[in-house]
Amino acid sequence: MNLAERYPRPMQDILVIGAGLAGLTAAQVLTRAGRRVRVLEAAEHVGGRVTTREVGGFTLDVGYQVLFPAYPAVRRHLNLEALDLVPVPPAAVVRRGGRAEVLGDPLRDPASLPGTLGSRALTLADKLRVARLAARLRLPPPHTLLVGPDETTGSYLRRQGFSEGALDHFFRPFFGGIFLRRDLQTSARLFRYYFRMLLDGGTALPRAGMAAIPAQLAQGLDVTTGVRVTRLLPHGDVGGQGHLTAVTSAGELDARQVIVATDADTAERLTGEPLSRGHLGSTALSYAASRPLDEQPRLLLNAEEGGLVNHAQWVSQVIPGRAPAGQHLLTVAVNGVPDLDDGALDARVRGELSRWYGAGTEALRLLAVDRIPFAQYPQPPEYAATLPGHATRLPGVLLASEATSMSGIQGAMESGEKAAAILLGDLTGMSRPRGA
Ligand SMILES: Cc1cc2nc3c(=O)[nH]c(=O)nc-3n(C[C@H](O)[C@H](O)[C@H](O)COP(=O)(O)OP(=O)(O)OC[C@H]3O[C@@H](n4cnc5c(N)ncnc54)[C@H](O)[C@@H]3O)c2cc1C
Repeated sequence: MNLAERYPRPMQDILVIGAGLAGLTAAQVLTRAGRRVRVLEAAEHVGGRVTTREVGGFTLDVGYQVLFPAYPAVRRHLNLEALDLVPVPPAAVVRRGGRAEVLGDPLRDPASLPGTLGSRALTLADKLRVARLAARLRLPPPHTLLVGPDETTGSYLRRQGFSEGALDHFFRPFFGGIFLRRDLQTSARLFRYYFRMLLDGGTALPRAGMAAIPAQLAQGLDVTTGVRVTRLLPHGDVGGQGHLTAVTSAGELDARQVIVATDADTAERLTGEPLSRGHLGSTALSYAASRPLDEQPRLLLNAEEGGLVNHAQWVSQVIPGRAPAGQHLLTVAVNGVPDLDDGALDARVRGELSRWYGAGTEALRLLAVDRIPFAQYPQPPEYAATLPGHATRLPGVLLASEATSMSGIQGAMESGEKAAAILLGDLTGMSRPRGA
């Protein structure tokens, strides 16, 4: 069916291109405000990078992902209760070969107290520095942590007095999982913001999979999947009497206003704006086991340098329903997309896991390898000074994308919210600071 059959009306009010979290949030805000909105999505599913699939009865998020429930945009737009969030234990386990040491916030995970006190992954002085940092970052409004002087996360942590051991054993792998790089070269402003989000709400997984997030946002929206927009052609004074034609893989569609909510590279092609910010990739290997090699539900951090594994989690220890009865699910996250085929990648990862679990790794069955060449964009110090706004050179076309904010769920959702606020002339929404 082409679009003319799907859309018999000659002119759409607002067209949103892309049904990732940015596009869906924009469409939700506009629809709730009474505007007529159509969403076109190139993939066969909504959610963009936030997606889940079933493999042999296992529920796999595509790439290791978690939700930070304290994200302000998440709290404004998602019904967290309906997502049936399962908290991920706030403590992590630092793995150095056969040695496993628990590190956690005893206030949020009392069971982690003895392990945390006894752990040699952090010195006593470093543990006290973590407590001091938490006390300091807990106080200001979270969005104010995104402003002020910037530097690398590594340099900020060293200025707080942390030892190189603390950086290597904890901060590199833990924040390597959030920023998809272990070098601690990400903006310290973002480090402070994410640290605060962790303090305020930890991390959680929707019981049914991360795809429950976009599924909830898509409720009540008019979304057509499997249609790729290839060009935007403005006609006349858009916003006055003019309009735009969207050329798509299923025909042409006219709209008065357009929100481009694709990935930055595609948005650059559609609008002519210089939006690409580079790519950080991620790879996830999912393994099935008929008995768990580890009873541990906490995040497992690889504190040894030079390997592929950044972190891993027995997801079925957190949410048993993610694996069929009697089965267990281990997800292993690798930063970047190594130039290795599945067999070679599996062999390398298994070799690293055997330093944790010995010969037990032979019982692991590889379920899936997900390679995501673009998971986030790099966010070095001062990256925010070069972020694009929402306006484009095409009249009547606005941008909604994490590329206008920060690379993550908060950035995507607040960007969609802001593009909608601009279209609605909503001053409160327009003036909301990043991260608020
Ligand atoms: C492995 C991984 C782990 C992550 N971990 C976290 C995390 O723990 N916490 C966090 O906050 N964030 C995390 N992120 C980042 C977060 O998922 C993204 O920042 C966010 O989903 C981006 O949303 P978006 O709407 O801006 O872009 P996208 O999700 O990229 O959505 C863009 C949409 O546009 C569609 N599209 C593209 N071109 C066209 C076209 N021509 N026509 C029509 N449609 C088109 C795409 O198919 C896609 O659906 C992670 C991402 C990955 C991949």
